Amino acid sequence: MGAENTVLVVGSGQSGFQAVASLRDRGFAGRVVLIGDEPGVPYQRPPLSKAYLAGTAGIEQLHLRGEDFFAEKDIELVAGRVAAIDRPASRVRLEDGTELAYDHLVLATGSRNRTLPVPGADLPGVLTLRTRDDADRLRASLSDAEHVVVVGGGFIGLEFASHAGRPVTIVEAQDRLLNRVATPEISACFADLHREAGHTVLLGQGVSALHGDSRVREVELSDGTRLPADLVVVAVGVVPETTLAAEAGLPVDNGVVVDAHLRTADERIFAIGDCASFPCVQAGAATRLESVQNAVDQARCVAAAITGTPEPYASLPWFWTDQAGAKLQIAGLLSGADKTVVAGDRAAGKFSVLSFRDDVLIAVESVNKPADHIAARRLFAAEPKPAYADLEASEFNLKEHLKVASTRG
Ligand SMILES: Cc1cc2nc3c(=O)[nH]c(=O)nc-3n(C[C@H](O)[C@H](O)[C@H](O)COP(=O)(O)OP(=O)(O)OC[C@H]3O[C@@H](n4cnc5c(N)ncnc54)[C@H](O)[C@@H]3O)c2cc1C
Repeated sequence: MGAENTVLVVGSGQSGFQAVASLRDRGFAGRVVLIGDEPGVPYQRPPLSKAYLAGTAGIEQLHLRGEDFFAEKDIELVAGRVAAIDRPASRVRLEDGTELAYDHLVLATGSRNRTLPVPGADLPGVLTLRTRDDADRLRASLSDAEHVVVVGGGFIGLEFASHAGRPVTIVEAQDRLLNRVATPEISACFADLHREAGHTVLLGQGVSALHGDSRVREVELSDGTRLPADLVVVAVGVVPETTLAAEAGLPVDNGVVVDAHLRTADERIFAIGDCASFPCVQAGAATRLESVQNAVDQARCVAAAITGTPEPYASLPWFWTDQAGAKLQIAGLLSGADKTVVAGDRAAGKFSVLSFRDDVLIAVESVNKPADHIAARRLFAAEPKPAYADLEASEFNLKEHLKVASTRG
């Protein structure tokens, strides 16, 4: 089989796995190689901060497929880290010196956790959560820890707090939780829920140092307060894993820069998932998203392009998180929102926040309202996008509006 028939995928996480599976689903008959630097078969990350952390899901529930799947589909799994891309020769080189030729190369290298740029950040007992190994380490540390401090009130930090099985202190530098990803209404709701669950939530407090001896003992906040801590979980966001692309001379700007078909500046190289910065239809700007939906849909888009049916990437972004006993689901993106409406029963903890830009619905955040989330995704899939006045006429009831819209359509 010639190199013209070879697709190499670098990174065997959510998007890399989906790319190779979708290539076979589409009947791609050439050589398919999935190269990953994490041990074992590809696995999914969401349970790491939820059921797997809580001990209610085992390792098998993490696996995206068993080994049989890869053998049946004739997908080669290569264990190792790609060290360099030789674009003129259309080859990659692994750290162990192995070289592999490609016809198409898919970069699915994901992201890595940001570190805390303060003294003491490397003390034993300061941990982070991205991989299965990280989750195993955290589970083991939780059983001995008396004082647990979570630095960062984003999705991962809050999910960790919710599934740690004990009260923790959450320290967030911004003045609200989920600042980057949710409206203030949702932030306030989850701050209440986490406090009711027994956690201490400190807002508007940076961390200036971590103190300890043979291990971490205290977290010093920006106002000088010192919190006792023998386990510190740093969850302050991620940076895209772009080194390979940058060193190969491909444009990088908060992610590997790709076009509407997820191609880099080199037409034989694509980038997908957490590592890719793509022209996002919904945001109207270059965007990088960190979600399973984005990883899966971008992988499918690239498989379609490689098998000769390219379509520009236009999937609706959606996201979910389980925390503090509640399910939050988000459809659409909040960028540029200039008006919000709360619909449903906020006091009973079952409601949605509808966000508008120029009087057009752009995002729906649903708390314990899965029917609203489904309705929102169906509404976003159709044209025209729902207008404020029309939704007002349906009293902001999304299911009702969907019925009216489908009668009209
Ligand atoms: C704890 C946790 C919980 C999450 N929960 C949710 C959730 O509830 N809902 C949701 O939508 N999203 C969630 N996410 C986000 C989601 O998992 C990611 O957006 C998704 O995994 C991105 O897929 P990816 O393929 O781009 O990257 P990844 O899945 O991170 O895979 C990238 C892989 O590439 C490997 N790699 C990198 N460089 C190289 C190299 N040079 N050579 C070989 N291999 C390399 C990495 O080691 C990694 O295995 C969560 C993430 C985490 C960490």
